[in-house]
Amino acid sequence: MEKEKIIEVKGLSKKYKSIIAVDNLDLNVYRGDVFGFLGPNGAGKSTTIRMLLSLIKPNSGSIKIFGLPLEKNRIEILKKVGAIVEKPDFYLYLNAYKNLEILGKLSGVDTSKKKIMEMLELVGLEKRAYSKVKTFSHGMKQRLGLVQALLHDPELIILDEPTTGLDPQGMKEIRELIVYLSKEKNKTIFLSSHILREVELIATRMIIINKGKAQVEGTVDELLNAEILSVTFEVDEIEKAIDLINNSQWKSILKNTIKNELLFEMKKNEISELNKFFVQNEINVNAVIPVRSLEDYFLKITEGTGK
Ligand SMILES: Nc1ncnc2c1ncn2[C@@H]1O[C@H](COP(=O)(O)OP(=O)(O)OP(=O)(O)O)[C@@H](O)[C@H]1O
Repeated sequence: MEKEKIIEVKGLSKKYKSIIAVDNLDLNVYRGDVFGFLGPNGAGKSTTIRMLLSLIKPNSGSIKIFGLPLEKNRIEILKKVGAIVEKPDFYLYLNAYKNLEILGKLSGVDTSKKKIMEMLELVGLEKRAYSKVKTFSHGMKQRLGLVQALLHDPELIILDEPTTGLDPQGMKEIRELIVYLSKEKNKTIFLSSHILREVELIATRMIIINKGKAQVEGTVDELLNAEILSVTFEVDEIEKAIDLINNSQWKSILKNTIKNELLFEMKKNEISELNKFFVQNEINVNAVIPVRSLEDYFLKITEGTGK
């Protein structure tokens, strides 16, 4: 049986005057996914998210969330969605606890002390509950923003670049929190990012978009395992190595040679075999440098599009 679709987008397009920000986009997010929505700056991620949250209207295409058309069921759907888009806004001169209490009351959710402290604990801010938000680091504000998005216990959590501006430790904390929400709390998570590495570490499925169009979509395992790597072998005796390869089963995957380097295109599990082949034939391998095609591809589409 096919898993339940939590988000189903078909033929979605959005134009801003002459700019086509989102161009005939299809995507499916299934229950339990940590869905990575990847693309360089300006690819159309925020525009898509704004349409998913019904903040702006598409020019064409359809969006279903929880199986219902968004346009006609906006309120019902959004009750079950938590989101951080842009920087979360807080009352800087009030403490974290008070901020959550006010926000919780505004959206009519449980604002008991127990609940608020539980939520603060979830993101490791319990000890700072009574500190003014003004004194919080960027990372702490991001985590508090996440709590705000989680207060009404949504089924679907949409995060637009939640780690922007965080240091590696801060990024790691947010990643761990996302994994926790997915695994322990059974949330479905839609996560946008312009950093491939960040997404592939935690996502189950992902899509890469560029100029508003989908480029690649699939499970992260599929995309990474099926991937052909470009692998450079640096050897000591290049002429001998080329001869050897040209008279072997490896001939067809040798793509180039430069100085004392041989460039192959191969799958990850073939690397150690080829290495063994060199060693058995008394060629010393000084370095093996793999470049992943997805990484390479992502860098290519990212180049020159940054802000
Ligand atoms: N309100 C707007 N008016 C005009 N053009 C816009 C508007 N919002 C976005 N755009 C343009 O639409 C395109 C997609 O922008 P969008 O913000 O959706 O991309 P993004 O992938 O979220 O990028 P970033 O990571 O930089 O936020 C860009 O060319 C952008 O300049």
